Amino acid sequence: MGEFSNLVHPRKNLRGIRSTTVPNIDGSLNAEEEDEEDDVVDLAANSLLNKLIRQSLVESSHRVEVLQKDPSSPLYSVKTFEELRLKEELLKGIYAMGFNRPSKIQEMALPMMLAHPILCSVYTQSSPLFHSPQNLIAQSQSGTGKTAAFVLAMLSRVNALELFPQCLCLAPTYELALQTGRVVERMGKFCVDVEVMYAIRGNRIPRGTEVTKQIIIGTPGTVLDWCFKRKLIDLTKIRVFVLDEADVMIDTQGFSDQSIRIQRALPSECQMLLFSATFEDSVWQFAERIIPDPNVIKLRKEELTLNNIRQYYVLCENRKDKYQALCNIYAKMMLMKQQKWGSYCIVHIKMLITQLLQRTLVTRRNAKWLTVEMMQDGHQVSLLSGELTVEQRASIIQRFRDGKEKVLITTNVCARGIDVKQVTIVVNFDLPVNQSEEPDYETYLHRIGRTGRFGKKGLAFNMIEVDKLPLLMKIQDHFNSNIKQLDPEDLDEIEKIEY
Ligand SMILES: Nc1ncnc2c1ncn2[C@@H]1O[C@H](COP(=O)(O)OP(=O)(O)OP(=O)(O)O)[C@@H](O)[C@H]1O
Repeated sequence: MGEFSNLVHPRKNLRGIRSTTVPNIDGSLNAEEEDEEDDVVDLAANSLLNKLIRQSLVESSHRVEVLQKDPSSPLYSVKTFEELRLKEELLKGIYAMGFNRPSKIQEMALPMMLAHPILCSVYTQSSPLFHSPQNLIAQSQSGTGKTAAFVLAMLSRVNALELFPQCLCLAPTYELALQTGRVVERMGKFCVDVEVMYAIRGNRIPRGTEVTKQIIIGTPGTVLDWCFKRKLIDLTKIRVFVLDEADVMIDTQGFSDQSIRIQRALPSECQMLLFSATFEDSVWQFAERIIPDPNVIKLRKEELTLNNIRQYYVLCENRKDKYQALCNIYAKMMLMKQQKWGSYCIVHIKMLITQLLQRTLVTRRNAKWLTVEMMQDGHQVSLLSGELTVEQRASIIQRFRDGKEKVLITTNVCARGIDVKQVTIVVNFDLPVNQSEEPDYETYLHRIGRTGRFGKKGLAFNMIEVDKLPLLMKIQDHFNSNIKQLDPEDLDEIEKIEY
């Protein structure tokens, strides 16, 4: 092994979402059906899901933290695409896609990525001086324009007159590779003679074929095969290497070894760009170790707070009790909204009922039971859980966002990855506890934080059994917030809820 052999990179035992038989929609569960737990988050699937449900830009309210390795290189942000001095055909492509100005991550990343290669004082055998573009590790939340940023970088560096692969982008899944390729094709619409090729399963190219397409988008396994077995790609000629969803690529067993093997074969003057929506510190440090002298951009997450979220708890004996309390509250909230807005108004309360989680991983069975109960009572409900395909989940979420269903019941594996704005009420059927039966504060925060986004008011109801009250009090103390008891039978009390 080369210089990476001593690197121990953070490997999580991430498995794909387990496939099980799809439960029956009428609520019956096949006798042989195990009580599967939705307990594995498929990061790559969540990335794709977020892409499918987020068709427009998410304006990032995050502060930017930029760390540059080369203090002499001028880092600046731009406010318009014109300031980037992009090729005319690229500006036409950007405007044809409806982009008016760069997003925050694009403002920061594009000047660095497009900066003319800086003169390096490092001497190499082949020539006394060589020009190396600036490498970048960039993190920005989902939907803020990362894909468009690195696609512009690739299209800016490719030479249409040279008919061989010059840019290589790795993605964790077949679907994400296709999604990114579509962005390249749309953005490069006016770049005559620049073409994309997909190194993904099913694209069978005979060994030794001459590949004349300049931009290769693929998954690591297939790309490895094309480079080292079929000799279709000469890695020494690659000018731009992109690792998209880099945290997934580095953090998932298999992908990281494949990605490193490819990265190690690239020439030193190749520009290396790593992009991700999230980076755990361990992954970040690993990335900085494999990418030479990178600039770094982190869009700091706004601190999730509970200040603008009114929280209540309801003491319940059992699951049925919780359900009754839920229906009372939901019916009352709907009525209040209609009284306030008049019956003509199509009112829907977006209620995300999260079956909270962790060790008491609420199984799919509970979510299913709750869905059926609410449907039988005439509520418009949809259920999101792990056995659905990413496309099915995206469709359910889109329907929820369009108000076709008023209540979305989700188990953890889905709720954790998705980011459905406009949720105004979150109902917790169980409190999140960790392995030692103590409150899982982070999960509680992220679940409740699904509502009350960007300063809007939100409501959270916790359905708890009496013996769980001490846990709730710990959560209340931890967040220094006030979680008021609510009697679901006392509808006047519910009416007083300012909402
Ligand atoms: N500057 C821009 N102006 C307007 N829309 C944009 C801009 N940049 C990207 N978009 C659009 O915003 C959406 C999200 O962009 P993109 O997919 O690049 O984000 P992302 O950060 O890569 O998301 P993810 O983390 O899910 O991969 C896309 O529909 C894209 O077309």
